[in-house]
Amino acid sequence: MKAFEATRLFFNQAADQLDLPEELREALLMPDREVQVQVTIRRDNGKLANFVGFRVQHDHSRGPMKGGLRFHPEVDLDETRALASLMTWKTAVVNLPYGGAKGGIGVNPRDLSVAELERLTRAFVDQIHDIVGPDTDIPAPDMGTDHQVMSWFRNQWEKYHGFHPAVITGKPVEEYGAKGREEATGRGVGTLTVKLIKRLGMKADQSKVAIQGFGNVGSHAAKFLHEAQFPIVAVSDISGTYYAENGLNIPELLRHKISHPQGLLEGYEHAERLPLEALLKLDHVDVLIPAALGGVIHEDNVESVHAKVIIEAANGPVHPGADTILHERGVTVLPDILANAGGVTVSYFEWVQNRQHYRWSLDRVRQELDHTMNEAFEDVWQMAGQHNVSLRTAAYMIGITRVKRAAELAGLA
Ligand SMILES: NC(=O)C1=CN([C@@H]2O[C@H](COP(=O)(O)OP(=O)(O)OC[C@H]3O[C@@H](n4cnc5c(N)ncnc54)[C@H](O)[C@@H]3O)[C@@H](O)[C@H]2O)C=CC1
Ligand SMILES: O=C(O)CCC(=O)C(=O)O
Repeated sequence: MKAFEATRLFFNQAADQLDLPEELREALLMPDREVQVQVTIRRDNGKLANFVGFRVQHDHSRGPMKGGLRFHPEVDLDETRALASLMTWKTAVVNLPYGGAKGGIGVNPRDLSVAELERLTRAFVDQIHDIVGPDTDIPAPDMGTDHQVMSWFRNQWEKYHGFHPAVITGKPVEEYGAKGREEATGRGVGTLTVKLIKRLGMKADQSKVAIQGFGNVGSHAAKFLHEAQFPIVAVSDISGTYYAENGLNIPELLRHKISHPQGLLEGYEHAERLPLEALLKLDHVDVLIPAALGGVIHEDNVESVHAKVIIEAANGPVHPGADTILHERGVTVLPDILANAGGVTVSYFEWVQNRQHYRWSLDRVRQELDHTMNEAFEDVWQMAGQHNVSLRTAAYMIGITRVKRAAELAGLA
């Protein structure tokens, strides 16, 4: 199943609960604008290379559109459309004054030199600079991009439009970036995992965790949960799965990551090495945290997933068919549009600081992030209880209701 079809199914489950008329469903689901551009660079060897870039602006009823930039070989229009729509519901669930967008380039950034990556980013900005801006559409990091890419993006955009650091978030802290943005998604995932486990009557130190993906989100979630006393028995990245029955040494893994090429765990020797796909199927794992790609838990592998709780740190990691089976089995799934909203929340704080030419302390960022995440969790938990629906359907119901209300107030729906 294609990514956008999957988000449409989730949307419709909530729309059914809300008795939303068909014409309104289409109006809310259809993206405002989809842009596909050619991105051509000269490689270091002198040859030309062509890539395809996308920016999908899904909905602006609640404010300027917001969403990350992904550099990954699987980026295409359908996936970008799905991710853009997730941003619309996500910003609404955590009640930020934003709409949703997403963009990216179909490229493996690991195949490019740093200079080529910079040329690629700048060439992409040349193609889309007139449709993004601090009051229209504000990009940020996602898979395969980081604060350096954000810095190149801003610099190139300002060549056309002049100084305005609020055009993009997730910038380096020394260049108008917010303290705490880098850790924010992982911290939000950690905060809500702690809350959910407690709510379900489970104990942190007896809840074994497995995390798929040890990039920005996975590594910060691991750090947070390790400090909260959870035994993290497995983590994976593209180099494989690393497993220790009684808990991995997370500080050592984090040190290994920062001191090894491309931030990979390759060569880490103080854990059992398992194949990549083993992580999802481990026995005796209580909490599974997919923090890499979408669509990794589907109808063909869901039977071998043993965790009681799944925290969607990644966007769209569970397919609708698998989601229904998990719900019937009593597995609690904390949905992406709530679980990973910490990143966009601190992006909002960064944007606010940029616009006010003021800097918040890390303590303030963390405090406000924790407050926002906790409040959104309570809203979703209560909605799920009231309507006897999954946390995912409850989160969509809240997101859709808020977007619909804004569209109605503006006279658009
Ligand atoms: N960066 C952010 O602030 C946010 C990210 N997300 C989502 O979180 C997920 C991860 O994003 P980031 O951590 O930023 O990306 P990243 O590029 O920093 O890290 C991705 C990680 O996934 C690993 N990976 C890739 N394919 C894998 C596979 N098949 N099996 C196991 N590991 C694999 C990579 O080796 C890397 O460790 C994505 O779905 C993204 O959309 C969601 C909200 C915000
Ligand atoms: O920080 C942001 O603005 C967007 C983050 C993002 O792309 C996401 O939440 O999936």
